[in-house]
Amino acid sequence: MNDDLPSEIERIRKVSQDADCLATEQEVAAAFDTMAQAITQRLKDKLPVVYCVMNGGMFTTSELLKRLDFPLEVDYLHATRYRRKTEAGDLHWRVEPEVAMKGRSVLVIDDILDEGATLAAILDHCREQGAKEVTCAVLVDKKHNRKAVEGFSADFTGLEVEDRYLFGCGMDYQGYLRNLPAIYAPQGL
Ligand SMILES: O=P(O)(O)OC[C@H]1O[C@H](OP(=O)(O)OP(=O)(O)O)[C@H](O)[C@@H]1O
Ligand code: HPA
Repeated sequence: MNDDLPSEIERIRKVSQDADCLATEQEVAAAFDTMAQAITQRLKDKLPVVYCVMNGGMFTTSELLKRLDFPLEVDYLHATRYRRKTEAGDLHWRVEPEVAMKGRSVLVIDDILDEGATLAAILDHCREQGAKEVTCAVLVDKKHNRKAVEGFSADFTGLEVEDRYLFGCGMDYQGYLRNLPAIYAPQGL
């Protein structure tokens, strides 16, 4: 963190102001509506446990939960490959889920499927723990051919977005800007 707070705030504001908007707040809201309908259709009679993947997944989890009108349990887990950086490293488990998933129908929610290694590892973990059915939802699937598992996609995807570094709707730029209600890409990335 820069010791000069005003200049750090200005730097982050400028990244946000200069960025390209790739999906507006209205487009994002419509995507959440559609995802929630599909999730309801599939899980409404299964008493699922919903796991939010922290930190990025909290925005999408919250937006989806508001739209899911059936009984479910909520928990969270924290596995990260990026740790505030814009390039990935090894998967690091910070917090494992507390609500047991053995025999349960599980829905894992995250903000983005980029290379997909994070989600693939989390889904494997859920299966290893004995979940009966494992599904996943992401707001964004990034369009490129670098997926960790070829052809890997989420069960519920909100938007397909071009191959640039993204922020907003839970996705961070150097730890910041997760709180923006639309999806952006910074200049030059
Ligand atoms: O598909 P991948 O290439 O594996 O990347 C996607 C993951 O990266 C981000 O998490 P990150 O590790 O940055 O942690 P964060 O949620 O705290 O931002 C994002 O929230 C996903 O969990
Ligand atoms: O494009 C991204 N933005 C923010 N976080 C991410 N984690 C993987 N890809 C991204």
